[in-house]
Amino acid sequence: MAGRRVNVNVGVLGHIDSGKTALARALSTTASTAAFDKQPQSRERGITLDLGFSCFSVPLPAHLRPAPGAGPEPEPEPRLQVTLVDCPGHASLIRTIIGGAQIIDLMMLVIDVTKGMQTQSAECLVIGQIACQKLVVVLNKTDLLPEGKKQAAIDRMTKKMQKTLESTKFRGAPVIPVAAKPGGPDAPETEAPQGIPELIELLTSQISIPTRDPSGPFLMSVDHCFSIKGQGTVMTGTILSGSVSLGDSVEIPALKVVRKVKSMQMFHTPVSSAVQGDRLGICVTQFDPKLLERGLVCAPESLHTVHAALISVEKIPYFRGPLQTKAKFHITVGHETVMGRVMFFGPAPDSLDREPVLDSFDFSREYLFQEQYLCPGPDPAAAHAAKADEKAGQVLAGRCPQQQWALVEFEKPVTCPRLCLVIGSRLDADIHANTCRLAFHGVLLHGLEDRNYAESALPTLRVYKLKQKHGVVERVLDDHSVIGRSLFKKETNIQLFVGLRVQLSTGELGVIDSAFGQSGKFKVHVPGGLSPESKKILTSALKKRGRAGRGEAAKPEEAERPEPAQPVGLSLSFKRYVFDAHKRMVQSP
Ligand SMILES: Nc1nc2c(ncn2[C@@H]2O[C@H](COP(=O)(O)OP(=O)(O)OP(=O)(O)O)[C@@H](O)[C@H]2O)c(=O)[nH]1
Ligand SMILES: [Mg+2]
Repeated sequence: MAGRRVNVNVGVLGHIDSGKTALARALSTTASTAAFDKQPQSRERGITLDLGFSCFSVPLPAHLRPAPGAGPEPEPEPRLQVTLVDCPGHASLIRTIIGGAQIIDLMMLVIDVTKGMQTQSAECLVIGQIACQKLVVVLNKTDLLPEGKKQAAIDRMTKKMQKTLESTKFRGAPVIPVAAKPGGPDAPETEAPQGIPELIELLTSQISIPTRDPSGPFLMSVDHCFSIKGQGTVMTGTILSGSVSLGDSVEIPALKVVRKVKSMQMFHTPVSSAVQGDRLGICVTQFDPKLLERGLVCAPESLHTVHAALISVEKIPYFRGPLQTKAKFHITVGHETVMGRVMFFGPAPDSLDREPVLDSFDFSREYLFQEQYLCPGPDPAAAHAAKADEKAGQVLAGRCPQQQWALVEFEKPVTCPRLCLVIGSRLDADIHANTCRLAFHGVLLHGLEDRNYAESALPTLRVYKLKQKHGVVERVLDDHSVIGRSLFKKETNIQLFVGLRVQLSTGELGVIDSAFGQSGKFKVHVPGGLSPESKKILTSALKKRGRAGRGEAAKPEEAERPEPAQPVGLSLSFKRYVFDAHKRMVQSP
């Protein structure tokens, strides 16, 4: 086999026109020429790919070489292949990045040095924080800075960027100036890029290769597909998880077909197997390549198609405004983006502090419905949310749970791997408005595959709303019973509430016993009996009321009827499960 190569994937992201494509081109050419100078055979550039993918290689840096004696005999001249994933315009950018989330080992954030951070640079930074571990900031177009003030301007922008990164997980990441295409589009091709060898050196020193995991189901993101007469159809792409070997059966879920792997190539060299992170060309028995531009290929039946999903949710702090239950978002799940409607919920109040669980959803627990996502800290949206939830009778007392979830109902089914990344965004928002379109991210914990999930699965999801009803005692029947009113409407079926506990504002506990008459009144049994104190309050208050209200003739005076001195309230707290078809009321503590 030819010299060993290690592949890493570097995302090139940034605001529109910051020079991402120019940079990818400059990197590829410079690196190849340099390599060409030293060793002609290394000019080979790996698989040539669709637009947006390019690559270059450099000698494998010392920090990535296995320690002497470890593993098989080291190759004489091992190389590091850097695959650049040049991300295009908006919506597709998000898809590309999420698609490549598991394989982008490092992100280059390209900033136009004359403009600084722009709306999409911020969005890229957000995506980077969700999907990547490492970052290099590239200040491009330094040729546009006035000659005498160049260094000062670069220093200023470098400081600014360092400050921006301070509040992110990329704190302290390197910032480097370049000019990928000095002179811009009209400059002659002979105009050499500036700062590229330094950037290559920096990238090489920053790159680390994450542990690739060959276990787990095979999944590959395909970026190019073509047929070779007499041989079959070739798909090129990057392995996102698992491994693949010659003779394996693979599924193309979008086409619902299974094909056999006839041959495979990495860097133009035949191979018999490949693992996560590898860039690969895979030849299978014939199918029409036009049907699959980009997409997924996987181990048969390893992906699932879901109509709704339970996901863990974290709000993206830069997103302005609240995340409201029932709102619609663009939901990117694995490699697809569809519209979805969300319902937020959190842990029951007694398990607010449970550690987040990011690999499963526990149906045996109870959860509290939320009108919206709850934000910690003095966020105006949080205050707003607290109010809305207070109205709904929720009782978190301003505390923010450790983990929140959402039920997402998709407008059309999506095919995705298990536990894949989910990003909710508002891609329809004005791209010129200076706001972050990315709203939340999370992990798909449980997919609902049944088309009739609303009947088959949702009733097992125990999300409840806490309800409170308030009424008053109308009169005392005897030491152990009172008549209440104003708790229910006339048409309420009080039978449903029989047996639920109510609290009297005088302290006694009562139990709803039966309806009383037809007007929504009800009888309450007070097992412990009314205290003499309460009886006094009730009878004196009610006497006054009785006197003033006596006889229909008294009606004109009604406006002057004295309010009961001290009305005695009745309150009822209960849970109602959002997906309970019978709308049962269940006593809450
Ligand atoms: N002066 C100058 N112009 C540059 C430089 N790099 C790129 N440009 C010009 O900036 C424009 C945009 O460059 P691209 O590389 O297409 O930018 P991009 O970020 O890939 O753009 P999108 O993919 O559309 O988001 C082109 O006209 C380039 O010629 C540079 O270093 N200096
Ligand atoms: Mg571009």
